[in-house]
Amino acid sequence: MAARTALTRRCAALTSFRALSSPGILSHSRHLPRRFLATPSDQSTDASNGTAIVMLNMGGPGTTDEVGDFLSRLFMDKDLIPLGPLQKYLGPLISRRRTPKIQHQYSEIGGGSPIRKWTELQAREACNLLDRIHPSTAPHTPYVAFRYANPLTEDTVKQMLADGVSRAVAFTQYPQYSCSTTGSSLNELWRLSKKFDPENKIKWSVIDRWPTHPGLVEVFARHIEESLATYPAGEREKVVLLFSAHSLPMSVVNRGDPYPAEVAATVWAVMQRLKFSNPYRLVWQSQVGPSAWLGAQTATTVEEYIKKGLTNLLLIPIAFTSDHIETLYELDLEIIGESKQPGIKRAESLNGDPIFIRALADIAKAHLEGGGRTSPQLFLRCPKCTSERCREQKAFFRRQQEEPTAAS
Ligand SMILES: C=CC1=C(C)c2cc3[nH]c(cc4nc(cc5[nH]c(cc1n2)c(C)c5CCC(=O)O)C(CCC(=O)O)=C4C)c(C)c3C=C
Ligand code: FES
Ligand SMILES: [Fe+2]
Repeated sequence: MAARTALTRRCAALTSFRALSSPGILSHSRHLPRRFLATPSDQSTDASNGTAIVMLNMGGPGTTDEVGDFLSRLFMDKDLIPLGPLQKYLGPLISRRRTPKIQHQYSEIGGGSPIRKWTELQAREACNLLDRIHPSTAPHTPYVAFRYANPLTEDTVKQMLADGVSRAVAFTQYPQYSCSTTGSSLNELWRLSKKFDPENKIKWSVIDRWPTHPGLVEVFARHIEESLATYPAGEREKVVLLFSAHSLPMSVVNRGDPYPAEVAATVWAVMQRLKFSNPYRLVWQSQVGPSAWLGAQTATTVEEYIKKGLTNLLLIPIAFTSDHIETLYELDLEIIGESKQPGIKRAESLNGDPIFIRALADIAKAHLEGGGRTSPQLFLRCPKCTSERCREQKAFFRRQQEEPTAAS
């Protein structure tokens, strides 16, 4: 891309990102990720010696047939949607009623969520790179652990035990921490470890957030610059940048969830990198149900700005690193498509961008270099948290860095 080439000149501090962003370096695959690569004969294993890198994310249905199960798991998750003592009945009921609508949305974006494809690629390429830039903890074996879709966290943990893994890094793929996303995945990991690994054969550490990592900031900034380059020169600097993140219910915000502040930190860092070249706002999308959610809403903001005569708007998904229903359906089809304004566009998601892969490898390297210590921030509960699951999860991950493993 011409814009990308021109813009690389800007950031001398990020030479290493540039140097490693050529496809040649990233396409070199030394070891084969057993969790998800092709045929059983491909499945090399020496995970028992090195370090498992476990990408945590929510996942998405691969086909429209999987939407029902996906929603059912999602509505049964007390850390995401607490429905009280009747959750066991209400969860499946709500998900059954919601399934046709969401199936339609997935059918409109090609029949399924691309999140598995992207996460597998990101995990594989980041591990290949890590082997080269941090050989002392190699081989780094990629695993994917999704909360609501295949490959489910339970299957991945079982596979890791079967592979003889003794050291693992739980690497959240949500750059900003929320107890409803990363927190939920960690609660699930704690539960599964208790159930399937009572002897603590696997020693875990956690990368729990990375909202302002320079590589993350760089790749967002470049995608914005590439989109801005598609506007006529005279209009470019007036384009309003609308950073859009998945919203949170106000009950979660008021419990003291760190996510809104961390999303804002990412936005600020990206704007700093762009030298505040354009006016911008942080807005919130994908509210579900009748309760109060954090605003301003993305869809309403677009409508109001159009009414105010602002028709050059660039939407930037800032809290999720791969494409998914919120970008491909909600932003592209519902908001941008229906606006019928050629000046309303979206910046590309990070997906397989080599600069992003390099950032992932860099984050893991820094974590391993520092002795694989979990950040103290993970151990601080929300001021209004009353969840025993959170308490036990944090105690579990704290013990992980204090106790020797069964294997050691
Ligand atoms: C950082 C991202 C996300 C946060 C924070 C988040 C919080 C959150 N979500 C719900 C309810 C639903 N989310 C749903 C889908 C969904 N959520 C995210 C991201 C975050 N959610 C994504 C990327 C997706 C789509 C997955 C994909 O297609 O790949 C859904 C299901 C869809 C629907 O029924 O509308 C629900 C429900 C809550 C309640 C919440 C905070 C507490
Ligand atoms: S809800 Fe945030 S720590 Fe429990
Ligand atoms: Fe969500």
